[in-house]
Amino acid sequence: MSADTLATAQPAVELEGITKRFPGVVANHDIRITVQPGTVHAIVGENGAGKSTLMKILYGMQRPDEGTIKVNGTPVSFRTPSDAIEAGIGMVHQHFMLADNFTVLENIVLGAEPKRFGKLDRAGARERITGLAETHGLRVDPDKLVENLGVGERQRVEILKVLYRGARILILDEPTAVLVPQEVEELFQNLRELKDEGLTVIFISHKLDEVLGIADAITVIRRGTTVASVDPREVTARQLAELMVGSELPTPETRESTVTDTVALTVAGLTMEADGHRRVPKGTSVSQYVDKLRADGVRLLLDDVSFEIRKGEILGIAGVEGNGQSELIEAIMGIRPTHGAVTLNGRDISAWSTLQRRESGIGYIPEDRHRQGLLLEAPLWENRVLGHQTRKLVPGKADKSRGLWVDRKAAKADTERIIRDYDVRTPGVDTLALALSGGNQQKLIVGREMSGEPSFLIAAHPTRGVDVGAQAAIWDHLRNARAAGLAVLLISADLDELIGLSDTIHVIYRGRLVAALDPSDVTPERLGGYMTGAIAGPEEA
Ligand SMILES: Nc1ncnc2c1ncn2[C@@H]1O[C@H](COP(=O)(O)OP(=O)(O)OP(=O)(O)O)[C@@H](O)[C@H]1O
Repeated sequence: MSADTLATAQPAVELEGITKRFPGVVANHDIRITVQPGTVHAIVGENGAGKSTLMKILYGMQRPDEGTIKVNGTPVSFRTPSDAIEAGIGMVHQHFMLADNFTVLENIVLGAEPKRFGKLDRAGARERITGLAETHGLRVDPDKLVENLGVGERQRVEILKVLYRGARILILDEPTAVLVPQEVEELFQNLRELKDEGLTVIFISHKLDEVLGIADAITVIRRGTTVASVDPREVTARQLAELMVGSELPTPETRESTVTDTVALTVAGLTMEADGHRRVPKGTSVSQYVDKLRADGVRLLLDDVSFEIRKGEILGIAGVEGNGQSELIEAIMGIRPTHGAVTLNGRDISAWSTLQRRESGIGYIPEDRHRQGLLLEAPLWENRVLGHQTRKLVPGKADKSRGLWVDRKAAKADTERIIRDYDVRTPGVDTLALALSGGNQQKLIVGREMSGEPSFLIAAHPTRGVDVGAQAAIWDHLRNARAAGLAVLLISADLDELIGLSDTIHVIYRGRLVAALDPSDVTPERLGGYMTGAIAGPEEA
């Protein structure tokens, strides 16, 4: 802890009686939290408990209706994030906000450029960045392009960016959601060094084991209000979860294989060039062509990916983000052209449009719920049907409506069913999607994609951002659907989820499947080894 924080010995942040209302919802009610300087303070709670709202208030993105905020003992009233930054508060968002085609240095100084004679003072900036990186043990190369960085490195750039602006209090929103175990360990080491320097870290997480491993203090929020402040040395993950939920959690069921002999999906030789799709010359087979691409050193985003998924099987794909997972989904959904073939229930669908593929019974939980999953400005019931007009609205009864002729009544009724079955916390079906908390948006999408009896489901990070209770519920839904014959391609950054749900796990590394592993005897550390290339494939289960 630094001399100045010791001298004042004031709490870094005090929130007293914070209340924030939205139409139909009290997001925060009389919240009280005291964060000591030089500590890591975790905020945990169910989806929709009010964590993000509270952090937005502390970062000046939203104004509380009631209550006071003190920073280092001084009452503050932030109108914008700039006010919060001025007071020494920085926020690292879950979705990184870096410009890909700029260097690390440029990204860090963007918006806070040191100028010399009207020009960017690169030397000055470099010196400060290197100094900050060294003091806090944050490994980065200032001259690398951000597009060439891994996820962990990008996160370090984000942290440096807020430190560069003078932050002494850092807010981190689910920082470990996208990291592999080795990266989580490195982040935690960075956080320890930050607090040794007297900085204060406030972080939101749904991963309770991690919270217990790193936090000095934990505040539990339930239904908008603070229900407990606990010492991590005195609780277990289960007790913490029960404090969040307010009741006892069910014990998870044991695994039983439901894999059948019937193949639902086959992908064969999927290959995608990084610099744009080319036509295979006449008289050349795809495999000859791909061999030539390799020989010519063309970078491949997907490199000869083949597998099959049978009815009743969940096939998991492990990989650090950016190793071809998105491209694999795009290839299967027909969003982006590829070489190779996709066969669904015995029919070659390689030449089909995305819409045709969806209509033929593919469910798709997308990676990015904002860009691909929801119309934020539309009410929940419209989100149930838009783009899914051909899905059955009432179980067992096909909905023949198309385009404009949406059966509103059926849509609303089915949305109500999803809200019930998936415990979506919302005032009702007419609420706009943007008013739902992140985790509740996710539950709605999962519910929608599982409706209408798909035969094959692509589930990309199906429980990202959802709390432990909702996660267990989504896992149950997936297991039940699998038992009823659903074939699932599961892509997840959560290794416990992959290991817990999958019947087989493939690791994807630089566009290639490098290992096929049996989830019943693989550890997260070993998976992490293949994912980062530390252990070389190929290895068969
Ligand atoms: N802009 C908004 N308009 C209306 N309601 C909102 C708005 N933002 C949040 N809410 C509501 O406030 C409540 C708290 O949401 P918040 O996003 O703070 O929860 P959270 O604890 O961060 O959840 P999650 O873990 O799912 O991200 C929710 O019921 C949500 O629907």
